[in-house]
Formats: sequence, C-alpha cells, structure tokens
Amino acid sequence: MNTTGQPFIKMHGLGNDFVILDSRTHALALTPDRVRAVADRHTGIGCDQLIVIEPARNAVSDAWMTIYNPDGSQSGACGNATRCVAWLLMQESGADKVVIETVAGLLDAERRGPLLVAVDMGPARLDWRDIPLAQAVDTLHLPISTGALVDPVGVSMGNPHAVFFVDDVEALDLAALGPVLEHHALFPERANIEIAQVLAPGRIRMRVWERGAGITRACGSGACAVAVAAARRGLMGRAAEVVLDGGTLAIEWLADNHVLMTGPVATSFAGRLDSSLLP
Ligand SMILES: N[C@H](CCC[C@H](N)C(=O)O)C(=O)O
Repeated sequence: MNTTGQPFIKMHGLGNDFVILDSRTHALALTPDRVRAVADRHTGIGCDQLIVIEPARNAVSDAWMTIYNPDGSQSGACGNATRCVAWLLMQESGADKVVIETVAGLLDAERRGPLLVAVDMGPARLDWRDIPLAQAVDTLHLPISTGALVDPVGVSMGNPHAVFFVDDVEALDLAALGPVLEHHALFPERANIEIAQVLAPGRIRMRVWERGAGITRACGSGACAVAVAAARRGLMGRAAEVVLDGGTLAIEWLADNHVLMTGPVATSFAGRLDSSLLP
C-alpha cells in the first residue's frame, strides 16, 4: 500500500474517466512521459485524461485546471472533467457554485443535484481561425471527407471538433476513420472527431474519436460541439439531449453563444501514485 506518493482521485463523467491530481496540496512536476505513464491502462493507473487542479491564477476563479490527454498532449477543454473538478471544489468548500479557469478561459459551474453539475462551457468558437483550421473555409461545411464521412461542421469549445452527421453511428468503423481525420492537414492542432445521428427533435446520438485519446465513452466538449453543429445546420433547435455511449448530457446553446452542459459525475476510487509513475 503506497502511503507516500502523489495522492489522486479517480472519477468519471458517463464513463469518460480521469485521474485527478491536486498541485495545491502536493507540488508535482509533470512531463509528457509521466502523463503517458500514469494514463497507461496496463502499466499505470489508466484514464482518458489526466487532470491537475492548480492554485487559482486570479481573484475571479477558484482554481486552475490543466487537461492532459493520455498521449501527453494538452487540451483547452474537457467538459466531463470540468464537471468532476467543479464537484470536488464544491464538496471542499460547501459552495454550490465555482469558477474554474483553463487556458481557454473561465468556466462557471453550478451544482444541480448531489451528483449533477451544470457547466457554462464558454462560447462556441465558429471562425476558422479559432477552431483552428489551416486555411480560410466555411466552418459550416468543411471541405474534407474520409470513407463514408463527408462534409463536417467545425466547432471549437476551447478545443477543436469536426462533427459529421450520419444515418447510423453504429454502422461506421470509427476506430479506423477517427485517427485519419484527427490528423487531417486541415487541423493544425489535430481535432476531436464526432459522428452524430438525429434520433428525434431535440435528441441526438453521437460517438467520438477523441484527439489524443481515441474512442471514449463520452466527451462533454464534443457533445457541446454536436449540439451547436446540429443547430447551425438547422437539424434541431438550440437545446438537445445528446446520447453518448456512456449516457446522456443536456446541452443548450444559449443566446449569448455560450454553451451550457449538464450531466452527472461519479467517483471511482482514490490512492497514491507509485513513485515509479510520478517521482
Ligand atoms: N481529447 C480532448 C480533451 C478531452 C475532451 C473530453 N474528454 C471532454 O469531456 O470534453 C482534446 O484533446 O481536445
């Protein structure tokens, strides 16, 4: 039983799972290699993202959050982890509202139930420069295709997404198509790839190939991107129930262009990292 290593908490949002570290209490020095070691599901703890809660960097936020993919890359957004970190901070303070800051901006989060959290994920970025894309194109119809996936919508929620609308998300080989599209030349910072199928008015099914992580059971920023893309394409209104492999998120694209995401959080276990993973 490791009693001296860096403490961690394992949490998930609809099966999108996280190792959460806290540098406010235990200073740590992460490198891409150490992120990969912790995230490895065979030789490490295993997670879709490694999250670090850091001291707030200004008076308007409660904490800073850094997001690492299991390949060691960083991301500007992680919706499911934001709900989990917000929940931890609210459990700590007893507050029902917190502000989390990331490299992409400030995120307001609010408790909606004992294990239910709403996050204002910030504005949808729709200009090609903000996705970012390698050239000036209409983000409502990106000029790329791979196999049966054609004509996606580009959206950033602080991280890049390409949303493809399809007739049946179960019929596509996302494991084969995802990595090709993630690394497409149109995406200088790569992209998260979503395939989405309208089930009914206000209800949409999606699956995701996450940048730097592969297929995950849920993607909060991806669900926001899908809801915005569907509204922009006129496929539904500005509120949607987004059904992911791991469960359902409620998304609303607000009149001020911010996107509100509401969904559950869950704790799995806590422990301390062996020094072989994080010296
Ligand atoms: N792979 C994503 C980060 C995690 C996003 C996802 N887990 C979420 O809940 O938003 C990226 O590189 O932008």
